[in-house]
Amino acid sequence: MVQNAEKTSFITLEDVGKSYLQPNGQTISIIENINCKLQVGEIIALLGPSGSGKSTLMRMIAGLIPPSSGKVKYYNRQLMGLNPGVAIVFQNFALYPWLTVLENVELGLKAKGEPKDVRMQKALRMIDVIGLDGFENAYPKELSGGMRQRVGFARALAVEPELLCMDEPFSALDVLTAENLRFELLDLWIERRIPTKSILIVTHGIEEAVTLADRVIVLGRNPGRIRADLPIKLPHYRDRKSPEFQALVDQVYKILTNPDLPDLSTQANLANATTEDKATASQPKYQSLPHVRIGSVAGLLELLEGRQEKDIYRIAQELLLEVDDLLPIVEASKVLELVVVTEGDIQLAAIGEKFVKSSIDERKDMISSLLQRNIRLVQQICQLLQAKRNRRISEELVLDILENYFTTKEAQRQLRTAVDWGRYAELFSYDEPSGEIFIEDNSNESDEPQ
Ligand SMILES: Nc1ncnc2c1ncn2[C@@H]1O[C@H](COP(=O)(O)OP(=O)(O)OP(=O)(O)O)[C@@H](O)[C@H]1O
Repeated sequence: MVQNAEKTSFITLEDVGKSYLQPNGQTISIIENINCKLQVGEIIALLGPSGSGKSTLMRMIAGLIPPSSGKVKYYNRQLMGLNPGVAIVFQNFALYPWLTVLENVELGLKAKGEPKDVRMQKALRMIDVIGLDGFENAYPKELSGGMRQRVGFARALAVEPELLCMDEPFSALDVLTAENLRFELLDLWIERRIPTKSILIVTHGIEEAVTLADRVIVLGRNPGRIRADLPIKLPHYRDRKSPEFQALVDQVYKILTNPDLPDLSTQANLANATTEDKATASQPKYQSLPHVRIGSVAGLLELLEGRQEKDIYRIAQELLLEVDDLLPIVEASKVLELVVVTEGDIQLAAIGEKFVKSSIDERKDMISSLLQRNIRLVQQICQLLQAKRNRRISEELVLDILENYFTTKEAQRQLRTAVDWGRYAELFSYDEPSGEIFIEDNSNESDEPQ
């Protein structure tokens, strides 16, 4: 179906952006300048690191939230509310516990105003297609996770959407159930047993994207933007061990591990990016710190010591690590300049080599200088502490600054990470109950009661 389908675009995104007003009155841009067309006959995977705006983009396509700038068009008409051609399958199933399977599946049809007999007929058909036959009168709590997600699929498909949107539909399921459901869905799509023209799947999984999709759109972060739009031309069903499959996974890894590239919306652009482009790409005031512990960074460096294999994807495979587990650690090692990452390969930098051979105290000293040299937020905290006579600052002061650049939630996570790293390096301490960051006063006998 996919190969022969007529390539008609039915959803178009024109310069789409989304921003939110922060509690401090600042506006934060989540997504900027998204231009793309969704075509009939495609499975499209939306891939990107956490916080790159995948769900936000999907919600705008579905018309659940409006863009702050630009347009989402459905057949050349700007969306002004819910997209009539879209149904969504959510990560956590989003079923009504007090309704039976049949009633849950009928919900969307009811909202569309279908008469009772048509509702029942369409719902029963989809229940059958999706493998829930015999469970029509069961309640969600009586079903396993996999069965509940089948209800989610049946409910979305019963309304015969042109675009089936799925927001990490398999991530709440165990590995085996997820794999079964993934392939059953692919079967239904290939055999044209589901009434949908295209599928958009939001995922963190590179392998999942390359297994299912005809096109992988890779989003970058801060703000979310399209970094690559890759066609996946391998016929279904794909052999994950084949060199072609692995080359594609590798290619996506390379894109994800090169976070400093300027906005690039196509593979061609990516290939054409010059070193100069990369150098002149605007640097944000604060890097986005990956949320990992220094201990994990140390663990990765130790693994890299004396290792022949440099390819990040193969290292992840060898260690049975998911991309989401490994990439933030790679990113943290990279911002600290302990490793060098080029084209999906990673190796210890000279300082990284030295780090792995050092004692705990030496490592702390090294991290301390690396943080002060490379991490803007840690530099900022240290400067603020030095400026205060009592060497104490409230975390709220830092959060207020950060909220000019990150969402409230992300500002908190950034601060937490910077504080963890600073504490590891013994640059400063943190008092949880008062929310104060401070430098220990080593001559504090005078603070003791006399
Ligand atoms: N209603 C909102 N108000 C403020 N910020 C929001 C809102 N919704 C999302 N965000 C922020 O927008 C950014 C993108 O969120 P989104 O959930 O779209 O990313 P994602 O790529 O789907 O992330 P994940 O993979 O972790 O689910 C995040 O920083 C998030 O905190």
